[in-house]
Amino acid sequence: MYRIKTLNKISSAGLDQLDKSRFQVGNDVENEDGILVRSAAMHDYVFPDALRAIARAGAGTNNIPIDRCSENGIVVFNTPGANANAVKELVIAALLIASRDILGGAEWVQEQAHTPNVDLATAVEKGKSAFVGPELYRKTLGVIGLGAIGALVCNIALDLGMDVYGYDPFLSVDAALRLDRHVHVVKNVDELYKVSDYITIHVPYTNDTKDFINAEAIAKMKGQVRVLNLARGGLVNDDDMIAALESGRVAKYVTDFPDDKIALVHNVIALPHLGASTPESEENCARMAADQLKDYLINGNIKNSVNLPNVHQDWSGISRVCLIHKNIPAMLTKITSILSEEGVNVENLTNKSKKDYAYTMVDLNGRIKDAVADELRSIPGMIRVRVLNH
Ligand SMILES: NC(=O)C1=CN([C@@H]2O[C@H](COP(=O)(O)OP(=O)(O)OC[C@H]3O[C@@H](n4cnc5c(N)ncnc54)[C@H](O)[C@@H]3O)[C@@H](O)[C@H]2O)C=CC1
Ligand SMILES: O=C(O)CCC(=O)C(=O)O
Repeated sequence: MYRIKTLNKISSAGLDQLDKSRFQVGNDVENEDGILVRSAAMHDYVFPDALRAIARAGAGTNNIPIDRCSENGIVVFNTPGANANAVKELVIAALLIASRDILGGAEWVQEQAHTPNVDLATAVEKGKSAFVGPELYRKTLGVIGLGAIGALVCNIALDLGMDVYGYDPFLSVDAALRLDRHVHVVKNVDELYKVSDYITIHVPYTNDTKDFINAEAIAKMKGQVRVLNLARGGLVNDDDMIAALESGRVAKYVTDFPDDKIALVHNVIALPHLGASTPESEENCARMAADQLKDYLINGNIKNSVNLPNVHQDWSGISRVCLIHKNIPAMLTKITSILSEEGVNVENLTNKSKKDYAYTMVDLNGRIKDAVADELRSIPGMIRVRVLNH
């Protein structure tokens, strides 16, 4: 029985993938083999000995201590693209509320309706000019990060009649193919800053992208620019954004990640991390995360991991050894020589690496003794050895 701990509310569409005869799932499970998580902060999480994998039902993994996971042989998965449509749709809403004072206008109507002796129909026609705002049509949108979300945002913005500039120095071939050819892809983000009336950021939050939008970046933008951040709070420097809003350089800032500093600032529209909060995206993410976790625990296959390579191998023996190790020379020789001394035949073998780490899967025509698994564990640079039997 595999034990799976849930650290956030995970859609039943995902949990249903984990059948009760093989998986015990709950938020109170202890010494878990796997974790299903959304945004729960895990940096101080104490890993139990059994923990082999963490599946993030979502895109961003900045809440997970990836380096510590790699050092402990814990595979971290995410669900690329599974919630991208939900975020794209909220970006459309964000563009509109950043432009037209829809929220202010609706609030004002409520106030008028609650005021005694006000003829609402008359008051509306008299008061509406306070909520005027520009159209999106023929304005320029700058999209920073052209991955799953950024590409969808670019394409829908073209449909809205906007001129679209995109920036992504690490643009993958797949992502490039998803982009409409009318998007102007620029090599330098300054080109995008110079022309954009609206800027939206869709990059992961890392040490390299922290404070991506800061005073220096804002100084290169057009005056009265509207900035949207549905990616992570730390991508925008709060103090610099507040200064820019106060000076009027930035007309509106829509953030899905409010904190005490920014939430009440004039011309900030703060949303409660709603980007992926649709039933469709919660289901997509949960299903994908649960499937990936299950396939790893049962078969050792890895798909969509952020710290280890993708490896899929069809079963061809009666026993499978899954080894996570440092990406260093001679590991394969050492592994296969221990196995051949034991007299088992290798039916199939896959070895792939990702940066400093590698994963080897070996299918054998026989079972190995615990002592042999321990010998594999003692190879310098070996991090984790798991033996699965068919
Ligand atoms: N508000 C919400 O509920 C949600 C927020 N997010 C956030 O959005 C981020 C992006 O999500 P996806 O598009 O699904 O991820 P993705 O991995 O498909 O795309 C990210 C893109 O950013 C690019 N990138 C990385 N560093 C960059 C840099 N310095 N400059 C420009 N581009 C850079 C990458 O090359 C990649 O194409 C996530 O990491 C997460 O933080 C994602 C889903 C929901
Ligand atoms: O699970 C959620 O609602 C958050 C989604 C998110 O921020 C992400 O996928 O990066």
